[in-house]
Amino acid sequence: MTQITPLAASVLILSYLCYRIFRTYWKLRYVPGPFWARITNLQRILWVKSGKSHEIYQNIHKKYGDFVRIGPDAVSISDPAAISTMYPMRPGFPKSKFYRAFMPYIKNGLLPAIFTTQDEKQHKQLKSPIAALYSLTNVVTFEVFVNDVLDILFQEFDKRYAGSQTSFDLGDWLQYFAFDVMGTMTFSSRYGFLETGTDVGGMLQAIWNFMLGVAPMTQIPWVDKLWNKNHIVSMFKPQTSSPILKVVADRTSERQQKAASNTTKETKEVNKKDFLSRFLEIRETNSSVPPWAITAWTFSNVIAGSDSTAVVMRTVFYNLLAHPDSLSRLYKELTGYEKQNGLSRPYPRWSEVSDLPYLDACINEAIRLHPPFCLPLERVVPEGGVTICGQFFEAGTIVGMNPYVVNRHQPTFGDDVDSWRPERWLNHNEEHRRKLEQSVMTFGAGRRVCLGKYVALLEIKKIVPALFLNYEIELLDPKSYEVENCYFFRQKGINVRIKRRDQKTSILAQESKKI
Ligand code: HEM
Repeated sequence: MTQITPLAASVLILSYLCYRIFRTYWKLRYVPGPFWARITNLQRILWVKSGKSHEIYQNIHKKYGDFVRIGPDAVSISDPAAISTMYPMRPGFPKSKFYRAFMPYIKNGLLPAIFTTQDEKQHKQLKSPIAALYSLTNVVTFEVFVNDVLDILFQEFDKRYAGSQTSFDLGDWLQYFAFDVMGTMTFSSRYGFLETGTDVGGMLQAIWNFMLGVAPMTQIPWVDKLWNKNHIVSMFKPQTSSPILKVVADRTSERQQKAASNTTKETKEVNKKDFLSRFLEIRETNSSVPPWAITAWTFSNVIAGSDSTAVVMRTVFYNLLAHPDSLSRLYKELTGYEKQNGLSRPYPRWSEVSDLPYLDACINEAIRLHPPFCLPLERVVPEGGVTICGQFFEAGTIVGMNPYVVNRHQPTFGDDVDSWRPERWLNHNEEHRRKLEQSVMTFGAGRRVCLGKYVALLEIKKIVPALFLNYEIELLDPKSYEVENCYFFRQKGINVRIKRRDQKTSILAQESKKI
Protein backbone atom coordinates (compact mmCIF):
# COMPACT_ATOMS: atom_id res chain seq x y z
CA MET A 1 0.00 0.00 0.00
CA THR A 2 1.35 3.45 -0.90
CA GLN A 3 2.01 5.71 2.10
CA ILE A 4 0.89 9.40 2.09
CA THR A 5 3.91 11.40 3.11
CA PRO A 6 3.48 14.36 5.53
CA LEU A 7 4.45 16.68 2.70
CA ALA A 8 1.78 15.27 0.39
CA ALA A 9 -0.82 15.49 3.20
CA SER A 10 0.09 19.14 3.85
CA VAL A 11 -0.16 19.94 0.15
CA LEU A 12 -3.58 18.27 0.01
CA ILE A 13 -4.91 20.13 3.04
CA LEU A 14 -3.51 23.41 1.81
CA SER A 15 -4.99 22.90 -1.65
CA TYR A 16 -8.38 22.11 -0.13
CA LEU A 17 -8.24 25.24 2.05
CA CYS A 18 -7.24 27.38 -0.94
CA TYR A 19 -10.09 25.88 -2.94
CA ARG A 20 -12.58 26.66 -0.11
CA ILE A 21 -11.30 30.23 0.26
CA PHE A 22 -11.41 30.75 -3.49
CA ARG A 23 -14.95 29.35 -3.71
CA THR A 24 -16.09 31.59 -0.86
CA TYR A 25 -14.49 34.60 -2.50
CA TRP A 26 -15.90 33.75 -5.94
CA LYS A 27 -19.51 33.44 -4.88
CA LEU A 28 -20.29 37.15 -4.59
CA ARG A 29 -17.16 38.41 -6.40
CA TYR A 30 -19.18 41.00 -8.35
CA VAL A 31 -20.24 42.84 -5.17
CA PRO A 32 -17.63 45.36 -3.95
CA GLY A 33 -16.61 45.48 -0.31
CA PRO A 34 -13.76 45.37 2.18
CA PHE A 35 -11.18 42.65 1.42
CA TRP A 36 -11.69 40.45 4.51
CA ALA A 37 -15.46 40.42 4.03
CA ARG A 38 -14.84 38.27 0.93
CA ILE A 39 -13.62 35.34 2.96
CA THR A 40 -14.75 35.71 6.58
CA ASN A 41 -17.42 37.11 8.89
CA LEU A 42 -14.83 38.00 11.54
CA GLN A 43 -14.68 41.59 10.42
CA ARG A 44 -18.43 41.99 10.95
CA ILE A 45 -18.01 40.81 14.52
CA LEU A 46 -15.30 43.38 15.12
CA TRP A 47 -17.53 46.11 13.66
CA VAL A 48 -20.29 45.17 16.08
CA LYS A 49 -17.90 44.98 19.02
CA SER A 50 -16.44 48.41 18.21
CA GLY A 51 -19.71 50.08 19.26
CA LYS A 52 -19.46 52.18 16.08
CA SER A 53 -20.93 49.81 13.53
CA HIS A 54 -23.46 52.46 12.41
CA GLU A 55 -20.57 54.72 11.31
CA ILE A 56 -18.63 51.84 9.76
CA TYR A 57 -21.66 50.81 7.69
CA GLN A 58 -22.21 54.38 6.57
CA ASN A 59 -18.55 54.69 5.58
CA ILE A 60 -18.37 51.45 3.62
CA HIS A 61 -21.50 52.45 1.71
CA LYS A 62 -19.94 55.85 0.97
CA LYS A 63 -16.86 54.08 -0.33
CA TYR A 64 -18.35 51.14 -2.24
CA GLY A 65 -21.85 52.31 -3.18
CA ASP A 66 -25.38 50.95 -2.68
CA PHE A 67 -24.32 47.27 -2.63
CA VAL A 68 -21.56 46.24 -0.22
CA ARG A 69 -20.38 42.72 0.49
CA ILE A 70 -20.13 42.47 4.27
CA GLY A 71 -19.40 38.75 4.59
CA PRO A 72 -18.83 35.65 2.45
CA ASP A 73 -22.60 35.21 1.98
CA ALA A 74 -23.91 38.60 3.01
CA VAL A 75 -24.64 41.88 1.25
CA SER A 76 -25.75 45.20 2.72
CA ILE A 77 -27.93 47.36 0.47
CA SER A 78 -28.61 51.06 1.02
CA ASP A 79 -30.92 52.29 -1.74
CA PRO A 80 -34.50 52.73 -0.43
CA ALA A 81 -35.70 51.65 -3.89
CA ALA A 82 -34.82 48.08 -2.80
CA ILE A 83 -37.18 48.07 0.21
CA SER A 84 -40.28 46.70 -1.51
CA THR A 85 -38.33 43.84 -3.15
CA MET A 86 -36.43 42.78 -0.04
CA TYR A 87 -39.22 43.27 2.47
CA PRO A 88 -42.40 42.28 0.61
CA MET A 89 -45.84 41.90 2.18
CA ARG A 90 -46.14 38.31 0.94
CA PRO A 91 -44.33 35.42 2.63
CA GLY A 92 -41.27 33.84 0.99
CA PHE A 93 -38.41 36.18 1.93
CA PRO A 94 -37.65 34.90 5.44
CA LYS A 95 -35.50 36.33 8.20
CA SER A 96 -31.95 34.97 8.51
CA LYS A 97 -30.40 33.07 11.43
CA PHE A 98 -29.31 36.46 12.81
CA TYR A 99 -32.61 36.57 14.76
CA ARG A 100 -32.17 33.19 16.38
CA ALA A 101 -29.48 34.66 18.61
CA PHE A 102 -32.15 36.81 20.31
CA MET A 103 -34.36 33.91 21.31
CA PRO A 104 -34.13 33.21 25.01
CA TYR A 105 -32.96 29.66 25.72
CA ILE A 106 -35.26 28.17 28.33
CA LYS A 107 -35.39 24.70 29.75
CA ASN A 108 -37.66 23.33 27.02
CA GLY A 109 -35.57 24.85 24.25
CA LEU A 110 -35.86 28.17 22.43
CA LEU A 111 -38.68 30.60 23.11
CA PRO A 112 -39.63 32.04 19.72
CA ALA A 113 -41.38 35.38 19.40
CA ILE A 114 -43.06 37.25 16.56
CA PHE A 115 -39.91 39.36 16.17
CA THR A 116 -37.41 36.52 16.19
CA THR A 117 -39.02 33.55 14.50
CA GLN A 118 -37.63 32.55 11.08
CA ASP A 119 -40.39 30.05 10.49
CA GLU A 120 -43.03 31.79 8.41
CA LYS A 121 -45.82 29.42 9.45
CA GLN A 122 -45.02 30.00 13.09
CA HIS A 123 -44.88 33.74 12.45
CA LYS A 124 -48.39 33.66 11.05
CA GLN A 125 -49.60 31.45 13.88
CA LEU A 126 -48.24 33.94 16.45
CA LYS A 127 -49.06 37.19 14.72
CA SER A 128 -52.48 36.72 13.12
CA PRO A 129 -54.51 36.25 16.32
CA ILE A 130 -53.22 39.45 17.92
CA ALA A 131 -52.46 41.76 14.98
CA ALA A 132 -55.73 43.69 15.34
CA LEU A 133 -54.81 44.69 18.90
CA TYR A 134 -51.96 46.79 17.48
CA SER A 135 -54.05 48.67 14.92
CA LEU A 136 -54.29 52.41 15.44
CA THR A 137 -58.00 52.17 16.27
CA ASN A 138 -57.31 49.76 19.07
CA VAL A 139 -54.08 51.32 20.30
CA VAL A 140 -55.80 54.61 21.12
CA THR A 141 -57.90 52.70 23.65
CA PHE A 142 -54.65 52.36 25.63
CA GLU A 143 -54.29 56.13 25.96
CA VAL A 144 -55.57 56.04 29.51
CA PHE A 145 -52.55 53.90 30.52
CA VAL A 146 -50.15 56.48 29.10
CA ASN A 147 -51.93 59.16 31.12
CA ASP A 148 -51.58 57.09 34.29
CA VAL A 149 -47.84 56.82 33.80
CA LEU A 150 -47.54 60.50 32.87
CA ASP A 151 -49.18 61.23 36.24
CA ILE A 152 -46.38 59.38 38.02
CA LEU A 153 -43.68 60.99 35.89
CA PHE A 154 -44.99 64.48 36.66
CA GLN A 155 -45.29 63.73 40.38
CA GLU A 156 -41.70 62.54 40.48
CA PHE A 157 -40.40 65.47 38.43
CA ASP A 158 -42.19 67.94 40.71
CA LYS A 159 -40.99 66.21 43.85
CA ARG A 160 -37.38 65.68 42.81
CA TYR A 161 -36.39 68.32 40.29
CA ALA A 162 -38.82 71.09 39.36
CA GLY A 163 -38.57 72.98 42.66
CA SER A 164 -34.93 72.35 43.49
CA GLN A 165 -33.70 72.61 39.92
CA THR A 166 -31.34 69.72 40.51
CA SER A 167 -29.90 68.46 37.23
CA PHE A 168 -30.55 64.93 35.96
CA ASP A 169 -30.31 62.78 32.83
CA LEU A 170 -33.67 63.14 31.09
CA GLY A 171 -32.76 60.14 28.92
CA ASP A 172 -32.87 57.81 31.94
CA TRP A 173 -36.36 59.02 32.82
CA LEU A 174 -37.61 58.60 29.28
CA GLN A 175 -36.43 55.01 29.45
CA TYR A 176 -38.17 54.48 32.82
CA PHE A 177 -41.29 56.03 31.32
CA ALA A 178 -41.23 53.80 28.21
CA PHE A 179 -40.78 50.64 30.31
CA ASP A 180 -43.44 51.59 32.82
CA VAL A 181 -45.91 52.44 30.03
CA MET A 182 -45.31 49.07 28.39
CA GLY A 183 -45.67 47.34 31.77
CA THR A 184 -48.92 49.19 32.41
CA MET A 185 -50.34 48.50 28.97
CA THR A 186 -49.31 44.86 29.13
CA PHE A 187 -50.03 43.83 32.73
CA SER A 188 -51.69 46.88 34.33
CA SER A 189 -48.70 47.22 36.62
CA ARG A 190 -45.48 49.16 36.59
CA TYR A 191 -41.99 47.91 37.35
CA GLY A 192 -41.46 50.86 39.68
CA PHE A 193 -38.69 52.55 37.67
CA LEU A 194 -40.45 55.91 37.92
CA GLU A 195 -41.40 55.75 41.58
CA THR A 196 -37.87 54.82 42.60
CA GLY A 197 -36.04 56.80 39.94
CA THR A 198 -33.71 53.83 39.50
CA ASP A 199 -33.16 50.74 37.42
CA VAL A 200 -35.08 48.44 39.80
CA GLY A 201 -33.30 45.10 40.20
CA GLY A 202 -30.78 46.05 37.51
CA MET A 203 -33.31 44.97 34.88
CA LEU A 204 -32.40 47.62 32.32
CA GLN A 205 -28.69 47.00 32.69
CA ALA A 206 -29.32 43.27 32.34
CA ILE A 207 -31.14 43.87 29.04
CA TRP A 208 -28.24 45.95 27.76
CA ASN A 209 -25.74 43.29 28.85
CA PHE A 210 -27.84 40.71 27.05
CA MET A 211 -27.70 42.85 23.89
CA LEU A 212 -23.91 43.23 24.21
CA GLY A 213 -23.52 39.46 24.48
CA VAL A 214 -25.95 38.58 21.71
CA ALA A 215 -24.99 41.18 19.10
CA PRO A 216 -21.68 39.57 18.03
CA MET A 217 -23.43 36.17 17.98
CA THR A 218 -25.89 37.47 15.37
CA GLN A 219 -22.96 37.68 12.97
CA ILE A 220 -21.88 34.06 13.54
CA PRO A 221 -25.12 32.24 14.41
CA TRP A 222 -23.45 28.81 14.26
CA VAL A 223 -21.32 29.73 17.29
CA ASP A 224 -24.46 30.86 19.12
CA LYS A 225 -26.08 27.51 18.31
CA LEU A 226 -23.08 25.56 19.56
CA TRP A 227 -22.32 27.63 22.63
CA ASN A 228 -25.52 29.33 23.83
CA LYS A 229 -28.36 27.22 22.48
CA ASN A 230 -26.96 23.80 23.15
CA HIS A 231 -28.47 21.35 25.60
CA ILE A 232 -25.16 19.68 26.49
CA VAL A 233 -23.16 22.90 26.92
CA SER A 234 -25.98 24.44 28.97
CA MET A 235 -25.62 21.63 31.56
CA PHE A 236 -22.12 22.90 32.35
CA LYS A 237 -22.95 26.62 32.39
CA PRO A 238 -24.54 28.53 35.29
CA GLN A 239 -28.27 28.93 34.62
CA THR A 240 -29.15 32.56 33.92
CA SER A 241 -32.57 33.66 32.86
CA SER A 242 -33.62 36.99 31.42
CA PRO A 243 -34.96 39.15 34.28
CA ILE A 244 -37.68 40.49 31.99
CA LEU A 245 -38.70 36.95 31.09
CA LYS A 246 -39.08 36.24 34.79
CA VAL A 247 -41.27 39.32 35.34
CA VAL A 248 -43.36 38.38 32.31
CA ALA A 249 -43.80 34.79 33.52
CA ASP A 250 -44.70 35.92 37.08
CA ARG A 251 -47.26 38.49 35.96
CA THR A 252 -48.82 36.06 33.50
CA SER A 253 -49.25 33.27 36.02
CA GLU A 254 -50.58 35.73 38.66
CA ARG A 255 -53.21 36.87 36.18
CA GLN A 256 -54.08 33.34 35.11
CA GLN A 257 -54.64 32.37 38.73
CA LYS A 258 -56.81 35.42 39.33
CA ALA A 259 -58.77 34.82 36.14
CA ALA A 260 -59.32 31.20 37.17
CA SER A 261 -60.89 32.28 40.44
CA ASN A 262 -62.45 35.30 38.67
CA THR A 263 -64.07 36.54 41.82
CA THR A 264 -63.23 40.17 42.28
CA LYS A 265 -64.81 43.02 40.41
CA GLU A 266 -61.33 44.51 40.00
CA THR A 267 -60.09 41.47 38.08
CA LYS A 268 -63.02 41.59 35.72
CA GLU A 269 -62.43 45.28 35.05
CA VAL A 270 -58.71 44.85 34.48
CA ASN A 271 -59.44 41.92 32.22
CA LYS A 272 -61.25 44.22 29.85
CA LYS A 273 -58.33 46.51 29.44
CA ASP A 274 -54.70 45.52 29.15
CA PHE A 275 -52.80 43.45 26.56
CA LEU A 276 -52.44 40.45 28.86
CA SER A 277 -56.16 40.08 29.43
CA ARG A 278 -56.79 40.47 25.71
CA PHE A 279 -54.11 37.85 24.98
CA LEU A 280 -55.69 35.44 27.47
CA GLU A 281 -59.09 35.95 25.90
CA ILE A 282 -57.67 35.26 22.43
CA ARG A 283 -56.02 32.07 23.62
CA GLU A 284 -59.21 30.85 25.21
CA THR A 285 -61.16 31.24 21.99
CA ASN A 286 -58.49 30.09 19.54
CA SER A 287 -57.35 26.49 19.79
CA SER A 288 -54.53 26.93 17.26
CA VAL A 289 -52.64 29.20 19.68
CA PRO A 290 -49.86 27.27 21.45
CA PRO A 291 -49.75 27.47 25.28
CA TRP A 292 -46.43 29.32 25.30
CA ALA A 293 -47.83 32.07 23.06
CA ILE A 294 -48.93 34.22 26.02
CA THR A 295 -45.36 34.41 27.30
CA ALA A 296 -44.04 35.02 23.78
CA TRP A 297 -46.53 37.86 23.23
CA THR A 298 -46.03 39.62 26.54
CA PHE A 299 -42.25 39.16 26.30
CA SER A 300 -42.31 40.69 22.78
CA ASN A 301 -44.24 43.70 24.00
CA VAL A 302 -41.81 44.48 26.74
CA ILE A 303 -38.53 43.59 25.08
CA ALA A 304 -39.28 44.91 21.57
CA GLY A 305 -41.37 47.85 22.65
CA SER A 306 -39.75 49.63 25.58
CA ASP A 307 -36.12 50.48 24.91
CA SER A 308 -36.83 51.14 21.23
CA THR A 309 -39.49 53.73 22.04
CA ALA A 310 -37.21 55.33 24.64
CA VAL A 311 -34.51 55.79 21.98
CA VAL A 312 -36.82 57.77 19.71
CA MET A 313 -38.07 59.84 22.65
CA ARG A 314 -34.49 60.70 23.61
CA THR A 315 -33.74 61.76 20.04
CA VAL A 316 -36.76 64.06 19.91
CA PHE A 317 -36.04 65.66 23.27
CA TYR A 318 -32.31 66.02 22.76
CA ASN A 319 -32.67 67.61 19.34
CA LEU A 320 -35.46 69.96 20.31
CA LEU A 321 -33.47 71.10 23.34
CA ALA A 322 -30.26 71.44 21.33
CA HIS A 323 -32.09 73.40 18.58
CA PRO A 324 -34.02 76.19 20.30
CA ASP A 325 -35.46 77.39 16.95
CA SER A 326 -37.14 74.04 16.47
CA LEU A 327 -38.39 73.97 20.03
CA SER A 328 -39.81 77.47 19.77
CA ARG A 329 -41.58 76.57 16.50
CA LEU A 330 -43.08 73.48 18.13
CA TYR A 331 -44.13 75.40 21.22
CA LYS A 332 -45.81 78.01 19.03
CA GLU A 333 -47.65 75.28 17.16
CA LEU A 334 -48.92 73.75 20.40
CA THR A 335 -49.98 77.00 22.05
CA GLY A 336 -51.43 78.28 18.77
CA TYR A 337 -53.54 75.15 18.52
CA GLU A 338 -54.48 75.54 22.16
CA LYS A 339 -55.68 79.12 21.62
CA GLN A 340 -57.84 78.12 18.68
CA ASN A 341 -59.17 74.75 19.70
CA GLY A 342 -58.25 74.19 23.32
CA LEU A 343 -55.99 71.44 24.54
CA SER A 344 -56.62 68.99 27.34
CA ARG A 345 -54.40 69.56 30.35
CA PRO A 346 -52.12 68.54 31.78
CA TYR A 347 -51.71 66.05 28.93
CA PRO A 348 -53.15 66.75 25.48
CA ARG A 349 -55.22 63.95 24.06
CA TRP A 350 -54.09 61.85 21.13
CA SER A 351 -56.99 63.21 19.08
CA GLU A 352 -55.67 66.75 19.62
CA VAL A 353 -52.00 66.15 18.84
CA SER A 354 -52.04 63.26 16.39
CA ASP A 355 -52.07 65.51 13.37
CA LEU A 356 -49.96 68.60 14.09
CA PRO A 357 -47.60 69.25 11.15
CA TYR A 358 -44.53 70.45 13.05
CA LEU A 359 -44.82 67.89 15.83
CA ASP A 360 -45.12 65.22 13.14
CA ALA A 361 -42.09 66.62 11.33
CA CYS A 362 -39.99 66.55 14.52
CA ILE A 363 -41.01 62.98 15.31
CA ASN A 364 -40.38 61.84 11.72
CA GLU A 365 -36.96 63.48 11.81
CA ALA A 366 -36.08 61.77 15.10
CA ILE A 367 -37.26 58.42 13.74
CA ARG A 368 -35.07 58.97 10.67
CA LEU A 369 -31.97 60.17 12.50
CA HIS A 370 -31.65 57.62 15.24
CA PRO A 371 -33.15 54.21 14.53
CA PRO A 372 -32.83 51.93 17.57
CA PHE A 373 -31.90 48.87 15.48
CA CYS A 374 -28.74 49.55 13.53
CA LEU A 375 -27.46 46.49 11.73
CA PRO A 376 -28.80 45.16 8.43
CA LEU A 377 -32.28 43.64 8.93
CA GLU A 378 -31.23 40.36 7.36
CA ARG A 379 -33.31 38.27 4.97
CA VAL A 380 -32.49 35.10 3.00
CA VAL A 381 -32.90 35.18 -0.78
CA PRO A 382 -35.55 32.56 -1.67
CA GLU A 383 -35.42 29.71 -4.20
CA GLY A 384 -34.85 30.94 -7.74
CA GLY A 385 -32.90 34.00 -6.60
CA VAL A 386 -33.97 37.60 -6.82
CA THR A 387 -33.06 40.74 -8.71
CA ILE A 388 -32.66 43.76 -6.44
CA CYS A 389 -32.28 47.15 -8.13
CA GLY A 390 -30.91 45.45 -11.25
CA GLN A 391 -28.50 43.14 -9.41
CA PHE A 392 -29.19 39.38 -9.32
CA PHE A 393 -28.59 37.40 -6.12
CA GLU A 394 -28.80 33.63 -5.96
CA ALA A 395 -30.89 31.67 -3.45
CA GLY A 396 -29.43 31.51 0.04
CA THR A 397 -27.60 34.85 -0.13
CA ILE A 398 -28.17 36.99 2.95
CA VAL A 399 -29.26 40.49 2.07
CA GLY A 400 -30.14 43.27 4.47
CA MET A 401 -30.68 46.99 4.83
CA ASN A 402 -29.26 48.87 7.78
CA PRO A 403 -31.84 51.48 8.93
CA TYR A 404 -29.09 53.91 9.94
CA VAL A 405 -27.65 53.88 6.41
CA VAL A 406 -30.92 53.79 4.47
CA ASN A 407 -32.30 56.70 6.50
CA ARG A 408 -29.23 58.69 5.44
CA HIS A 409 -29.45 57.96 1.73
CA GLN A 410 -28.42 61.32 0.26
CA PRO A 411 -30.22 61.16 -3.11
CA THR A 412 -33.46 60.56 -1.18
CA PHE A 413 -33.13 62.75 1.91
CA GLY A 414 -30.76 65.50 0.72
CA ASP A 415 -27.15 66.48 1.38
CA ASP A 416 -27.64 67.30 5.05
CA VAL A 417 -28.63 63.76 6.04
CA ASP A 418 -26.71 63.88 9.33
CA SER A 419 -28.41 67.08 10.48
CA TRP A 420 -31.57 67.61 12.47
CA ARG A 421 -33.91 69.41 10.05
CA PRO A 422 -37.60 68.68 10.65
CA GLU A 423 -38.38 71.08 7.83
CA ARG A 424 -37.35 68.37 5.34
CA TRP A 425 -40.73 66.79 6.13
CA LEU A 426 -42.60 70.01 5.38
CA ASN A 427 -42.64 72.33 2.38
CA HIS A 428 -43.23 69.45 0.00
CA ASN A 429 -46.24 67.98 -1.68
CA GLU A 430 -47.97 64.99 -0.14
CA GLU A 431 -46.48 62.58 -2.67
CA HIS A 432 -42.89 63.59 -1.79
CA ARG A 433 -43.59 63.32 1.93
CA ARG A 434 -45.03 59.85 1.47
CA LYS A 435 -41.94 58.84 -0.52
CA LEU A 436 -39.70 60.02 2.33
CA GLU A 437 -41.81 58.15 4.89
CA GLN A 438 -41.63 54.96 2.83
CA SER A 439 -37.85 55.32 2.56
CA VAL A 440 -37.28 55.28 6.31
CA MET A 441 -36.40 51.82 7.63
CA THR A 442 -36.59 52.52 11.36
CA PHE A 443 -39.69 50.37 11.83
CA GLY A 444 -38.60 47.81 9.23
CA ALA A 445 -40.88 47.13 6.27
CA GLY A 446 -43.24 44.69 4.60
CA ARG A 447 -44.51 41.53 6.20
CA ARG A 448 -42.24 41.80 9.26
CA VAL A 449 -42.73 45.55 9.80
CA CYS A 450 -42.92 46.63 13.44
CA LEU A 451 -46.17 45.51 15.00
CA GLY A 452 -46.03 48.11 17.76
CA LYS A 453 -45.47 51.22 15.65
CA TYR A 454 -48.71 52.88 16.74
CA VAL A 455 -48.07 52.04 20.38
CA ALA A 456 -44.73 53.83 20.09
CA LEU A 457 -46.24 56.80 18.25
CA LEU A 458 -49.00 57.10 20.84
CA GLU A 459 -46.45 57.30 23.65
CA ILE A 460 -44.17 59.72 21.83
CA LYS A 461 -46.93 62.06 20.69
CA LYS A 462 -48.29 62.12 24.23
CA ILE A 463 -45.08 62.76 26.14
CA VAL A 464 -43.50 65.40 23.89
CA PRO A 465 -46.33 67.98 24.11
CA ALA A 466 -47.04 67.02 27.75
CA LEU A 467 -43.51 67.80 28.94
CA PHE A 468 -42.90 70.88 26.82
CA LEU A 469 -46.26 72.45 27.67
CA ASN A 470 -45.81 71.94 31.40
CA TYR A 471 -42.07 72.37 31.97
CA GLU A 472 -39.28 74.64 30.87
CA ILE A 473 -36.38 72.32 30.18
CA GLU A 474 -32.80 73.53 29.93
CA LEU A 475 -30.15 71.34 28.31
CA LEU A 476 -26.98 71.86 30.33
CA ASP A 477 -24.32 70.69 27.91
CA PRO A 478 -25.23 69.51 24.41
CA LYS A 479 -21.74 68.00 24.09
CA SER A 480 -22.32 65.49 26.88
CA TYR A 481 -24.79 63.64 24.61
CA GLU A 482 -23.26 60.30 23.57
CA VAL A 483 -24.42 57.36 21.48
CA GLU A 484 -23.41 53.72 21.67
CA ASN A 485 -24.34 50.89 19.37
CA CYS A 486 -24.03 47.14 19.34
CA TYR A 487 -27.07 46.25 17.25
CA PHE A 488 -29.24 48.27 19.53
CA PHE A 489 -28.34 51.94 19.34
CA ARG A 490 -28.89 54.03 22.46
CA GLN A 491 -27.89 57.40 23.91
CA LYS A 492 -26.97 58.95 27.23
CA GLY A 493 -26.05 62.33 28.65
CA ILE A 494 -29.19 64.45 28.14
CA ASN A 495 -28.47 66.39 31.31
CA VAL A 496 -31.15 68.96 32.05
CA ARG A 497 -32.68 71.22 34.66
CA ILE A 498 -36.43 71.72 34.67
CA LYS A 499 -38.98 74.06 36.15
CA ARG A 500 -42.72 74.30 35.93
CA ARG A 501 -44.00 76.74 33.33
CA ASP A 502 -45.99 79.71 34.51
CA GLN A 503 -49.43 78.13 34.64
CA LYS A 504 -51.25 81.41 33.89
CA THR A 505 -49.55 81.99 30.57
CA SER A 506 -49.46 78.48 29.32
CA ILE A 507 -52.66 76.92 30.52
CA LEU A 508 -55.24 78.32 28.18
CA ALA A 509 -57.65 75.49 28.33
CA GLN A 510 -57.79 74.68 32.03
CA GLU A 511 -61.36 73.71 31.82
CA SER A 512 -60.82 70.95 29.26
CA LYS A 513 -60.88 67.73 31.12
CA LYS A 514 -58.21 65.10 31.44
CA ILE A 515 -59.21 61.81 29.90
C1 HEM B 1 -39.94 53.56 18.23
C2 HEM B 1 -40.16 52.33 18.65
C3 HEM B 1 -39.94 51.09 17.84
C4 HEM B 1 -39.08 50.83 16.82
C5 HEM B 1 -38.11 51.80 16.18
C6 HEM B 1 -39.28 49.47 16.41
C7 HEM B 1 -38.59 48.86 15.38
C8 HEM B 1 -38.87 47.61 14.88
C9 HEM B 1 -38.23 47.01 13.75
C10 HEM B 1 -37.12 47.62 12.93
C11 HEM B 1 -38.80 45.81 13.54
C12 HEM B 1 -38.50 44.84 12.40
C13 HEM B 1 -37.23 44.11 12.65
C14 HEM B 1 -36.74 43.35 11.46
O1 HEM B 1 -37.31 43.30 10.40
O2 HEM B 1 -35.67 42.81 11.65
C15 HEM B 1 -39.79 45.62 14.57
C16 HEM B 1 -40.57 44.51 14.70
C17 HEM B 1 -41.43 44.32 15.76
N1 HEM B 1 -41.76 45.22 16.74
FE1 HEM B 1 -41.07 47.10 16.91
N2 HEM B 1 -40.24 48.92 17.20
C18 HEM B 1 -40.68 49.87 18.08
C19 HEM B 1 -41.67 49.73 19.03
C20 HEM B 1 -42.38 48.59 19.25
C21 HEM B 1 -43.41 48.42 20.24
C22 HEM B 1 -43.90 49.54 21.17
C23 HEM B 1 -43.81 47.13 20.18
C24 HEM B 1 -44.87 46.41 20.98
C25 HEM B 1 -45.83 46.99 21.62
C26 HEM B 1 -43.06 46.49 19.11
C27 HEM B 1 -43.21 45.18 18.73
C28 HEM B 1 -42.64 44.62 17.60
C29 HEM B 1 -42.90 43.26 17.15
C30 HEM B 1 -43.82 42.26 17.81
C31 HEM B 1 -42.15 43.08 15.98
C32 HEM B 1 -42.09 41.84 15.09
C33 HEM B 1 -43.04 41.99 13.92
C34 HEM B 1 -42.99 40.82 12.95
O3 HEM B 1 -41.96 40.18 12.81
O4 HEM B 1 -44.02 40.56 12.32
N3 HEM B 1 -42.21 47.40 18.58
N4 HEM B 1 -39.83 46.74 15.37
